[in-house]
Amino acid sequence: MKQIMVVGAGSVGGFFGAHLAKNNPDVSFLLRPRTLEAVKQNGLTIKSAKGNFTVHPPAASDPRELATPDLIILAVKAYDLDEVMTQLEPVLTDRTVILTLQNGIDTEDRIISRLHRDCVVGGVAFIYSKIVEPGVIEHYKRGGVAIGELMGHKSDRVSQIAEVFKQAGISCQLSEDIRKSKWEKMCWNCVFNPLTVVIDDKVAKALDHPEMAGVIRQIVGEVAAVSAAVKVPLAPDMAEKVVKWTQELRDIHTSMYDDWKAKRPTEIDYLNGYIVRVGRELGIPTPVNEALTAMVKTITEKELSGPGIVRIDGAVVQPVSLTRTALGQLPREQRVEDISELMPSMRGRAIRVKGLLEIPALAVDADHVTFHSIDGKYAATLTLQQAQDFGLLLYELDGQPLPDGKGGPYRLVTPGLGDLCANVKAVGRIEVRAGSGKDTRPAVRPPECAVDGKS
Ligand SMILES: NC(=O)C1=CN([C@@H]2O[C@H](COP(=O)(O)OP(=O)(O)OC[C@H]3O[C@@H](n4cnc5c(N)ncnc54)[C@H](OP(=O)(O)O)[C@@H]3O)[C@@H](O)[C@H]2O)C=CC1
Ligand SMILES: CC(C)(CO)C(=O)C(=O)O
Repeated sequence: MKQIMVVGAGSVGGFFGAHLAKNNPDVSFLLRPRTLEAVKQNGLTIKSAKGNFTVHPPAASDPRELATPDLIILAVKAYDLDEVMTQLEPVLTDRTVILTLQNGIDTEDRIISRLHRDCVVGGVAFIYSKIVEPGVIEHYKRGGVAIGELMGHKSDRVSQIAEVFKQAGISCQLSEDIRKSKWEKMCWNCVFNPLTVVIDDKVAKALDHPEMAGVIRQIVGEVAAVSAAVKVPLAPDMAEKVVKWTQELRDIHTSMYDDWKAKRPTEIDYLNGYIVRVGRELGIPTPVNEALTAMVKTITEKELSGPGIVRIDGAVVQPVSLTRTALGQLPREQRVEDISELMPSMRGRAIRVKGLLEIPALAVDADHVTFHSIDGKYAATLTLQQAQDFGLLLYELDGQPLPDGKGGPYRLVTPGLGDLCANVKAVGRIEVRAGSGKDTRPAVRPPECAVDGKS
């Protein structure tokens, strides 16, 4: 195990990797360009109550530029695994060993099913740390690992890895049942990672509320039921154990909370989401984990934006963003199946603006609505009454999105208003206003704007 490649210098890889690299020139880092640049310039710094230090290890964004690794320590998020494995392929040999430090359960099996060989040593990271900026890690709690063969046997490679950690002053337990150790930590992560997001607060707040005790028991109960079904039975008092372990982590948030606040994706699909998926396959109900998965996604996933989205904002209590699918699910009575009945020169399916404006709560003084094109070049402002009485948003033609050439994906049409110039193409934003707004229609309408169909 001479050459060691740490993949990712984030909270976990940065901390353990920097300790390993301190006195070992054979430890290198595979990094993404932003972190690589920072590490090349300023080194990799650990700030900790136990002391600060900086290392300047070899690092690259292409693994072929680094020494061929005997051991790879994978310290990326579970959702980055596939990309990283593709990147690593050119430097993998028959002897490369991969140590996984991810939370969650399936990293090891995902790697084995890609590489089809016994190359993985399982690991659990017991640490709480955070990236404060690329190349700078703050360390708050603990700082050890447990490692072991997935089949539970003793092996030279596990002993060698343990020695590498010990030489670097890092506590490394040899686990005789690393899969069980991972499931035990999974119980903790399935409780507190999502709960810190849902309550937007520290672990202690969830831990201390008397009514949370039952919720914690239910979450752990579901995880343990799935774990037992895949032949990893956990202790019957697993929920009590989880609560006990939490005492020393009372004042922390979790990596999921930190991901949310840093606007990174979360690992929810690999924690509670995984329990839900496997539970479904095995016929085990996991309603609390299912609810947490949905809640965390709803809270953390970025608001929809970009082509295909129409947003209603401005003088509303809460802006809403809608897709074509969402428009199709609005009440049938708001739909006009065939616009040609109202505008013989046009075809397609539309939704009444009146119905759209019933989705957000409008400010009490809202009295105008501005329809903006996606590129911001065109806009028409109607009174709220006109928008409700005449406005239709054309969104589908022959069951497909309205093409760009026809003013899609969303086109305002206003049959009966007597102003074809109001028919803004490629509407991306519907701005509810108190008072009039942007309007690019010619002040004196050309004659061709006058006729717009049946009223
Ligand atoms: N944070 C914690 O305290 C704990 C986390 N864990 C687990 O450890 C695992 C790692 O999490 P954590 O360290 O928190 O995550 P971080 O987000 O802090 O760090 C992950 C790092 O991986 C890097 N990365 C992603 N893709 C690549 C790539 N293709 N090549 C090189 N680097 C890459 C990212 O680089 P960049 O920043 O440049 O994008 C990032 O710095 C997770 O499964 C987590 O659940 C376990 C115990 C505690
Ligand atoms: C429990 C903790 C903080 C560290 O072990 C963790 O695993 C996480 O935040 O995801």
